[in-house]
Amino acid sequence: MRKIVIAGNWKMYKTQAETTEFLQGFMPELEKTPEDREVVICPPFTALDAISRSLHGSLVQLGAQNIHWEDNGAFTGEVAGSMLSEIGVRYVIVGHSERRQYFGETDESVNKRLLSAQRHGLIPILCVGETKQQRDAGETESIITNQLEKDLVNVDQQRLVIAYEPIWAIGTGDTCESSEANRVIGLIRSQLSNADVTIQYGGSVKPDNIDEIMAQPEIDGVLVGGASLQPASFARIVNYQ
Ligand SMILES: O=C[C@H](O)COP(=O)(O)O
Repeated sequence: MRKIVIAGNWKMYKTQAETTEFLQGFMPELEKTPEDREVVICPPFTALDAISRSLHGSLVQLGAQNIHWEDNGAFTGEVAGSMLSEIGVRYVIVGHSERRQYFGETDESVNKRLLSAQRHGLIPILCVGETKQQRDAGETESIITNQLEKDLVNVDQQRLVIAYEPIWAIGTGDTCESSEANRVIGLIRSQLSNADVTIQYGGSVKPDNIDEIMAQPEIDGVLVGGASLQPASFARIVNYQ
């Protein structure tokens, strides 16, 4: 059975103090959250430990935003899987389009990060998606197929989440039509060896479109950026109807 996963990707927002303030507003909202869904918060590395202590014993899982492929070594600025699992991290975002665009991540390095995450007992959230230019050129399917083929080499699909994030919909307010997101996610599912992989949609998810998105049969959750930064809006998303 497919699991529902609602994840907030805080990107480079929130200090430890701001994280504590967020949790004070957000955690009480979870009292009415149905048990059919998993809630994940992915703060910056510097807030992981603080949030781990606060989340202990709650239904919320902790996620990181990146992981290095080596177990340790001279890799300035990188963080290894053992460092994440030690402090209670359960999920890790891999291959986000911002990492691919600004930090030169390739499908090869994404694949190595996925394998590292699984080696350390973490569940990777693999992000795939096309640019506006690629969509307009009719390349959505081929781009995503190519990403999946390269990124998933030797990856265990029993311990994996995929997020379909059309790049043109990220942070723009220009949400992909829910029926179109459903279609592409169905296409992604058809290419997997495990049809029960949780596949999320990401890109301008907001309180006012979450119900429609989650009503789509292929969509198993969302990866939320901007709207996960405020307790009230993320709570509304988590508590979708
Ligand atoms: O990881 C999250 C996505 O990049 C979506 O960000 P957004 O909800 O701000 O569009």
